[in-house]
Amino acid sequence: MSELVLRAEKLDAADELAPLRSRFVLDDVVYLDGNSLGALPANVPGRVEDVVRRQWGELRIRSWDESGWWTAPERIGDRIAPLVGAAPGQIVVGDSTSVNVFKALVAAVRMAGEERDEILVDATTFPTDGYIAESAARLTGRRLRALDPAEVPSALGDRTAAVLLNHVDYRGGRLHDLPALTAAIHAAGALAVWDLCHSAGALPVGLDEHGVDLAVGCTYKYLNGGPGSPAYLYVRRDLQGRFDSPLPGWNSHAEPFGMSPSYAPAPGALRGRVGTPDILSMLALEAALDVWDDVSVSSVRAKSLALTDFFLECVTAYTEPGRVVCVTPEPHGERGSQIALRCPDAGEVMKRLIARGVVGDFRHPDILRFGFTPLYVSFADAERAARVLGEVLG
Ligand SMILES: Cc1ncc(COP(=O)(O)O)c(C=O)c1O
Ligand SMILES: Nc1ccccc1C(=O)C[C@H](N)C(=O)O
Repeated sequence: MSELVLRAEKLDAADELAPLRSRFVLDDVVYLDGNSLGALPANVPGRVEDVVRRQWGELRIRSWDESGWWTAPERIGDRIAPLVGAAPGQIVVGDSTSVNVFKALVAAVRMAGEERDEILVDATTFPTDGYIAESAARLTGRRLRALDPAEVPSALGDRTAAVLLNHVDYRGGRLHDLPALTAAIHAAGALAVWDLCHSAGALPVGLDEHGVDLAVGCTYKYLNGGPGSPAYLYVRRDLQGRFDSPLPGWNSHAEPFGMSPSYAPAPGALRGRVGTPDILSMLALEAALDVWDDVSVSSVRAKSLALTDFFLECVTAYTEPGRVVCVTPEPHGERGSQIALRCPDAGEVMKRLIARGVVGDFRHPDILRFGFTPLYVSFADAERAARVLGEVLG
């Protein structure tokens, strides 16, 4: 047996998170795509069955109160809060990430004031954020400037209204310096809006600690909420009174059932709600979050770094030098929970990997992406993935 296989065995035996794998429905596929769609937590089907058959089927309309449907967005927001370093009362769950980017960015620009006429956006962003930022800029009459996050500090000025950044880059897996960039944005008098899609549930975020203004994220990746599970919006407590939603639906009204023709915003994070929540997806997410009850994000982060370090070591051992190039930064402080390898025939290579039971994904034009969800990925998985990659490339 190779030295790396033995090392993987030892690392798995010493891994205190290893038992968590049994909380998920998995097979013998090496699943390294939890940064796109997290695996199914084993308790979710039973909960969804109960929500459909009993809460909907039997209680029907009574469930809005009796099953806690109406308050689910803020209740589940409070379950996500500790995972992203937020005190309760600042997160609501609902809508897609794209919609929440829109709410957050327009609200940030409105808070920044008339004289600030520029929005900065991460040029390397997952495309939806860029598209929405462009529309938000047009609607609010601001100029949009797309730049690399590293260029943000020097681009900030007294015209900057808001900056929309990704905590971890979806393609290369670079972790951006949220504390330093937020501080720089604040020093310029602007607001920081962070997209946490690729960091929440994988590493500590520290929203409150670092004074982030607004944040959004999805729940179907490292939070394992399921396909299309609703996203969330964080509004820092002391900004909530000034949060002027561009989508002030009736669910964000101070008195939704007053059915008043005039709008009055609800207090607190509830202002981030829009319309009727998608209860089935939302309650599947709530069940999925049970997985985290006794798990700390710092232990998840420690395992994530150990897994990605070990995977890189195995890739180096099993592949011809230069056949793939790692584009994810080596320093731990700059790495999310995925490894991106560049190779010219990445699309074909990923197809062959999937056929051999190693599931990652391909990102245009030449990136092999491997996501490591520490709750259910083992060191043996990392070794096998690298070994099969070496064979497929061979
Ligand atoms: C950084 C980032 N933002 C946004 C999204 C998508 O947003 P939505 O939930 O609207 O599909 C993704 C991936 O789907 C993403 O990786
Ligand atoms: N929501 C999806 C639906 C279908 C297929 C992929 C996604 C993703 O989430 C892609 C992911 N955001 C990415 O970083 O590539």
